[in-house]
Amino acid sequence: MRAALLQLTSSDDPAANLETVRAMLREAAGQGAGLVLTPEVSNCVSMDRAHQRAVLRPEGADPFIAGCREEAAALGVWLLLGSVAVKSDPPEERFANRSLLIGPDGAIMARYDKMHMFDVAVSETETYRESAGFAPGDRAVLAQTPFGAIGMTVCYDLRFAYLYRALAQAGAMVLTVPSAFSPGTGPDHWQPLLQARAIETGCYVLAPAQTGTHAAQAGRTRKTYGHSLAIDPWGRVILDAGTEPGVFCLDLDPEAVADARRRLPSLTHDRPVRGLA
Ligand SMILES: O=C(O)CNC(=O)[C@H](CS)NC(=O)CCC(=O)C(=O)O
Repeated sequence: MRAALLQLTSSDDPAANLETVRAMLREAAGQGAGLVLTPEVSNCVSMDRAHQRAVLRPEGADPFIAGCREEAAALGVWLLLGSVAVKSDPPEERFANRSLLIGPDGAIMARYDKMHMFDVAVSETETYRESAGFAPGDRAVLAQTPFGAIGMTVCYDLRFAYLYRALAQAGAMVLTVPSAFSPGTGPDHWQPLLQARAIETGCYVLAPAQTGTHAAQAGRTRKTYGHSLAIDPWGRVILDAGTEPGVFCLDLDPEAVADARRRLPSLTHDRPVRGLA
């Protein structure tokens, strides 16, 4: 199975972002991809809550999602919308940061709401309070596909190893980590964390990312780290997309998952943690 990671510099205009993603989906399908993955908040990168309230929609009424479903169906590809920002069901006023797996007929096959909120002061000038705008999800999601089960996660989830271990022990072959990683943490943490998750689980780790400088919002420029990565089940980097937007393909081999786990079966060697109480 060939997969394609789309590296994006999404703006705060969902209609413009839809046109970009549709064109890249066609390019990915033209290169033989049967599975295409997009980064976190593909539909809208914005830190301006009023703007988000004006342009974002509930999942069922979102033209960005509808357009992506239509394009996936026209091309017959699986599409992981890494995440989209959507309005939640009332009375929750915050948005959901939702990962959607779309089948080759355009149907939504699975949905996962990001569980861990990035409430972090990376430095004095770089602070985030994701939980002010987004309501966290409360359940992990493993999506079944003909090419293996996908453990769906988003960005900051990456730092919570037990989520990935649980997904792998439940049968995941691929772990997805669509992201908009911060420039303050990316250079030191992004690649080693992704490699660690692959090494610990014997899964492919696919991490499509936002990159570059996004449209200024509420007087703040938002930058993201880029470097969409694919890691094989032995922990080797098999794709690094650098910092320019684009379509980046790789091939998935289910045998590589079985091989890695035969050579290093640590996923079956858990011991209960006792003695701390
Ligand atoms: O706010 C949005 O539009 C969507 N959400 C994000 O971009 C989130 C929260 S700001 N970003 C991350 O989780 C980065 C994590 C990270 O960089 C790290 O763990 O070091």
